[in-house]
Amino acid sequence: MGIEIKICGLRTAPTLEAALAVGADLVGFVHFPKSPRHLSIAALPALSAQVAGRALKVALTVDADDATLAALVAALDPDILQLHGTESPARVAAIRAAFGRPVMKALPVARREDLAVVPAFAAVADRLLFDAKPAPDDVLPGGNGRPFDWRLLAGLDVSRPAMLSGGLDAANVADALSVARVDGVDVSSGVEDAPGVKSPDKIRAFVAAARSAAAARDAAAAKPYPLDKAEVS
Ligand SMILES: O=C(O)c1ccccc1N[C@@H]1O[C@H](COP(=O)(O)O)[C@@H](O)[C@H]1O
Repeated sequence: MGIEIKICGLRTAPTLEAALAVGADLVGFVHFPKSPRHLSIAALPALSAQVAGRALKVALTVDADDATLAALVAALDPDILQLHGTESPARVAAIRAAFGRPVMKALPVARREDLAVVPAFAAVADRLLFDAKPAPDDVLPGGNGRPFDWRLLAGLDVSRPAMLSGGLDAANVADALSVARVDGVDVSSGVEDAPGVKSPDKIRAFVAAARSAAAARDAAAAKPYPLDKAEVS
């Protein structure tokens, strides 16, 4: 089954190269001025050219209007639009139709009740991303480096590819994958030395840890159920 790995909030050519070289499946670019990972529209074409088909390009926005999304699509040519704000299911469907790109909707999670919206968003989005719900005084709706209780996702049937984010790092991604049955993991703060400053070493460590945890998960799933001695005698 494997795992999809997304490194988000990349801002420089060397750190993007580190993510691509280690085999990140998705690379994310943030266009949200309040974020320390914010990239201007003008910065995007060069990063887009650097990716050159080696990973899926994800454009992250927060309650962006159509003009901003159009500029982003023109500058980055993203493979996926990540909507990380308070976009409604109707807005998600409208963006998907207007821009003709797959959409990943981020859903903030703190309690089981937060998952009640899953069917409505699964009906209109191509992918879902479960992220920690921000605290009331957080400036950012994501990218806060804070995990949530992954057990809330255990047994959840999403009917769409689902990623997990929120405070993941090389040290906890194996635990997260042993609890939450997701198709992918997404990290930003956990591969940084400071907000907005990605660490190539931490990117490599995260990808290695996630791949190894996914392999262990797959091996455990493939193991035949041990036959009881009484059944074989
Ligand atoms: O990274 C940001 O600055 C950001 C800003 C606004 C919305 C989302 C943002 N990041 C996304 O949040 C999750 C979790 O990040 P972290 O690993 O906890 O730092 C991830 O999807 C980031 O792409």
